[in-house]
Amino acid sequence: MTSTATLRERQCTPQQDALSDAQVTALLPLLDGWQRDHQSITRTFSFPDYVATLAFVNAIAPMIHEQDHHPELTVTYNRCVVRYNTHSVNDGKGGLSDNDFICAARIDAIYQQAA
Ligand SMILES: C[C@H](O)[C@H](O)[C@H]1CNC2=NC(N)=NC(=O)C2=N1
Repeated sequence: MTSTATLRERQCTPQQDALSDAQVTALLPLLDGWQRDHQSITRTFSFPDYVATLAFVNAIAPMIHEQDHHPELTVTYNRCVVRYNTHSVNDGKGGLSDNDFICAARIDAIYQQAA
């Protein structure tokens, strides 16, 4: 069984196989504030204002680039909704993979460091 600390130290790798529902259910409690939404996981991060919201986006960008795993980001005045899924699994139809949980845990760590 993996831990939050292990998850955020792992590196994304090419994925073909989606996680099972049981695997997703087991991994989700290791993350802070993330929810499953069909074939994605999402978390809403809140900030005092727009500059702080954009600073968060800039803080997570190098990790996203380094891991080559890119979330959908919805940026509003004082919120950023981060949505992760993996395009390559389920024969290209998309779904959840280890990469989504690795990056979600890494984003949680960056957010905590900045707080
Ligand atoms: C070739 C490259 O690794 C892939 O296209 C990456 C890029 N970023 C990605 N981001 C996300 N969210 N899912 C992917 O499957 C994905 N694949």
